[in-house]
Amino acid sequence: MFPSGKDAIYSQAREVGDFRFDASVAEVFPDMIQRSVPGYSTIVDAIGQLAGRYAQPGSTLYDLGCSLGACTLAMRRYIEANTCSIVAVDNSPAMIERCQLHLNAFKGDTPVNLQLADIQDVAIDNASVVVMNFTLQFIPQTERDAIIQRIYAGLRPGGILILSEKIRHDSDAGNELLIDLHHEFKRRNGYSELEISQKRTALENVMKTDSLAIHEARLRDAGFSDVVKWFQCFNFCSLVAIKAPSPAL
Ligand SMILES: C[S@@+](CC[C@H](N)C(=O)[O-])C[C@H]1O[C@@H](n2cnc3c(N)ncnc32)[C@H](O)[C@@H]1O
Ligand SMILES: O=C(O)C(=O)C[C@]1(C(=O)O)C=C[C@@H](O)C=C1
Repeated sequence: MFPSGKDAIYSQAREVGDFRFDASVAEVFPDMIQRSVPGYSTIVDAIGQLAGRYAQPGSTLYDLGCSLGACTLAMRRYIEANTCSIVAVDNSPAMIERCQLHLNAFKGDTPVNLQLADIQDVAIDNASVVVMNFTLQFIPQTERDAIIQRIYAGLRPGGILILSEKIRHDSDAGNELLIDLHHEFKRRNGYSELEISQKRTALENVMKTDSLAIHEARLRDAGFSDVVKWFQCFNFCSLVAIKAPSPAL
């Protein structure tokens, strides 16, 4: 079908530049994310389940920062065929190219509109489910409020945003503990000390983490009536933010 390899990107000592979602990352991405994010498969499957529960007939589901389409495929598995459509967006050409191959390989009846675009330029409209699975963390912190507000405005009443993020714990000691536990998770998945430290350096300038409290406040300030943390393992968590349903007439 299409080659997808083992992540050895940081296995040799080298000058480490900023992390980018380029062709070399896209090629090994399934292995990289599985070995780097605790609970990744559980999260993706639950996103499919949540989509099945909250998708509204005639609405659009969005997968923002879709990478190779894991969440799009999970949503398509769980939503009733032909009642909705999915818009999947990423600004990495290498990811979009491979994502299209994945979508072709796993056929489904729900139409998927795959877009090479910046999330900032994508209109959110008539949405019932919006997914940002480890994507907001790569967007400059100054732009995060506006994106969440735009998503809220584009959701139908009763719609949801699923937001998964790597988070920073409020206390220094607690934060170090969660980072240590995450690094141990990576070691157990076969990453060396060199790989762990070079990847950390590469992410430093491009992935700025917020605390859970900041995420929750941002979602509530945007208007979400309920924010439910449904998953956390170490410094990785996932939230469901619910837009209140319209009151019965
Ligand atoms: C950690 S990956 C997301 C993983 C994916 N959601 C999944 O569940 O497998 C982050 C993705 O967001 C994309 N991305 C980052 N900033 C973006 C932006 N401003 N607009 C669109 N995509 C963006 C990256 O290219 C990358 O593919
Ligand atoms: O590898 C790490 O340390 C991470 O923070 C994991 C993380 C993420 O959270 O998105 C970072 C970049 C890659 O896309 C895969 C996973």
